[in-house]
Amino acid sequence: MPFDLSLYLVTDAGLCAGMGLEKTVEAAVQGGVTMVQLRDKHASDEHMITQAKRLKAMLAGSGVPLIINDRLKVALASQADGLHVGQSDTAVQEARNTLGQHAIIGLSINTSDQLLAAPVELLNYVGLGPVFATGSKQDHAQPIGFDGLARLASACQLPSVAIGGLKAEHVAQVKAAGANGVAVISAICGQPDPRLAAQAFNAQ
Ligand SMILES: Cc1ncc(COP(=O)(O)OP(=O)(O)O)c(N)n1
Ligand SMILES: Cc1nc(C(=O)O)sc1CCOP(=O)(O)O
Ligand SMILES: [Mg+2]
Repeated sequence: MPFDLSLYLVTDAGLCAGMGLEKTVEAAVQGGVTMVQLRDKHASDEHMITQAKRLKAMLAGSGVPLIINDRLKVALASQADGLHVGQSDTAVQEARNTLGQHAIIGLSINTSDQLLAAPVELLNYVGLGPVFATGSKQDHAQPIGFDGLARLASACQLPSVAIGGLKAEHVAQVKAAGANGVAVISAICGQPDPRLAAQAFNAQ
């Protein structure tokens, strides 16, 4: 499936609890979100598979891919469009072997060494960050700022998306640094109107 990293929504079950996950994602897509990642650190695999299947049905025909965070089993069982893994998650090779050549596979990168070691031939994109400190990820790595983002993005042969503490007002600096888009949790999840929150990014 073709993909567009411009505005990548990463979900958070807690922050979406008020409006509900599906309604939040639906509104955000109406507002211009181009990728969705289902991320839930606490749910069982079974619950996540159910959620992923619902989101996949909702996104059908929209051109917005559904990516699963961390859990290869959930990505496979839900026939999601891809998987996002971090440095300590399932190996990219195993993810590619399991999900096949058409899956969209992303890897988190925080340092130049990680970028050098990344199996680019097996990947579709990289997530670069955190740009800023954020309360949305426990024990996140050292923030890289826009300078670090520019260094990594310019050294990167793959499409890249910036993540970590980003708001609509940062879109221009992210693009100037050379990343293809922004990935956000709290700037959309838990906002009173996720559609308007997403639109704010596209208005930049
Ligand atoms: C687009 C994107 N980039 C980076 C991450 C972070 O992945 P990871 O380092 O595995 O951390 P967790 O999200 O699993 O806590 C991401 N999820 N998405
Ligand atoms: C899930 C995640 N990964 C990061 C990384 O640096 O790899 S930062 C992050 C949290 C992003 O949430 P918010 O947009 O609310 O800051
Ligand atoms: Mg992870």
